[in-house]
Amino acid sequence: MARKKIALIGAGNIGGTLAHLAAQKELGDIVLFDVVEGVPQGKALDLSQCGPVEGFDAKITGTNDYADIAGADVIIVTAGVARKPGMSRDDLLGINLKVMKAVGEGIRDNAPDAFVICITNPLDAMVWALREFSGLPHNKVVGMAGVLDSARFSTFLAWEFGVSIRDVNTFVLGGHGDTMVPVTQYSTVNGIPVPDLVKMGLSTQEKIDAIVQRTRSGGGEIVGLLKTGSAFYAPAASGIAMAEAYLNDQKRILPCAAYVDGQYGVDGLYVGVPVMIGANGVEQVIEIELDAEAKSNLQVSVDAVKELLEACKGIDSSLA
Ligand SMILES: NC(=O)C1=CN([C@@H]2O[C@H](COP(=O)(O)OP(=O)(O)OC[C@H]3O[C@@H](n4cnc5c(N)ncnc54)[C@H](O)[C@@H]3O)[C@@H](O)[C@H]2O)C=CC1
Ligand SMILES: O=C([O-])CC(=O)C(=O)O
Repeated sequence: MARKKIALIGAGNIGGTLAHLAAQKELGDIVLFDVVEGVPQGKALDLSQCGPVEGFDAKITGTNDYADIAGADVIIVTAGVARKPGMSRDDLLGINLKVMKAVGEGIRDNAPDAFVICITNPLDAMVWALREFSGLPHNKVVGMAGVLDSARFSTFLAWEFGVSIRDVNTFVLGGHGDTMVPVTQYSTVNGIPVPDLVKMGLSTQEKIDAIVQRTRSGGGEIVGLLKTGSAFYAPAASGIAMAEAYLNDQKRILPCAAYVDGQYGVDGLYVGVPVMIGANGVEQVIEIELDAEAKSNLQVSVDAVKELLEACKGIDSSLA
């Protein structure tokens, strides 16, 4: 059986890390695409030379030509610009929307059967625009944010409770911005919900509230520390988890920016919800019962995403 093909659009910090992880896990042969000449080729060569040391079999190539992504099974998009301190993710909308147009058309013309995972910010608007520009089915285009945001929430909770990260499971729903919704009701330590752990005296509501807030501003915290760009290790690990769920038909339930049409009272937009990912892409949007506070916070987040979509339509009339 021929190896799978993974195309990575954007060979920057996340793109390079994605390539390394995909090679280490032998997910398939890898094509790194970027508009900058030399960078994808240089990174591909460097990563190929990890093979003998790390013992993986994967062909890694760099390119500036969309024709080379033909036949890709999975495409992960990180093309565009990352924010710097003082910027919000939404400040990237104008510049990255143009990038999504070029990338969407490149995918449409060269790899229309791929499962596409978008990572570029502002995520919920960019994955929507990428789907519009590519014309692929909604179940084959999904955004990565919830896996990362939940990983941050889980990390902080594991630290707070002093337990293994393996036993912590969390859900962060909504848009990938300041209005995201870490759902404590469905966040557990080996099945025990966080509110119950608070009742048991293992933490306090004030500490959990602070962790929720730290999760919401988790991306900005790292931007403030790095100063020259944003997080890339955990974002790449999160994108790879989603790619593996598709390639191995794992039927994983993951929080992702998926096309929601009807569930959660949302009409036809991309926002973070729990979904099942398997061989058919996004196979199901899972509608969980939310308490009143989470429900109203999700609505605020959905409204923020809607505003961004209006801004996209204002910039590019083909989206209106
Ligand atoms: N969804 C999420 O949870 C997260 C999203 N991000 C976002 O991911 C994106 C990428 O982040 P990094 O890899 O750190 O940035 P980076 O700046 O290191 O890499 C971006 C790459 O995109 C390339 N590029 C620009 N225009 C392009 C085009 N038209 N076609 C192909 N490639 C193009 C650049 O040359 C650069 O190599 C940013 O927008 C960032 O905000 C970052 C972290 C988490
Ligand atoms: O904060 C940023 O700009 C990058 C990002 O989306 C994240 O790390 O969550």
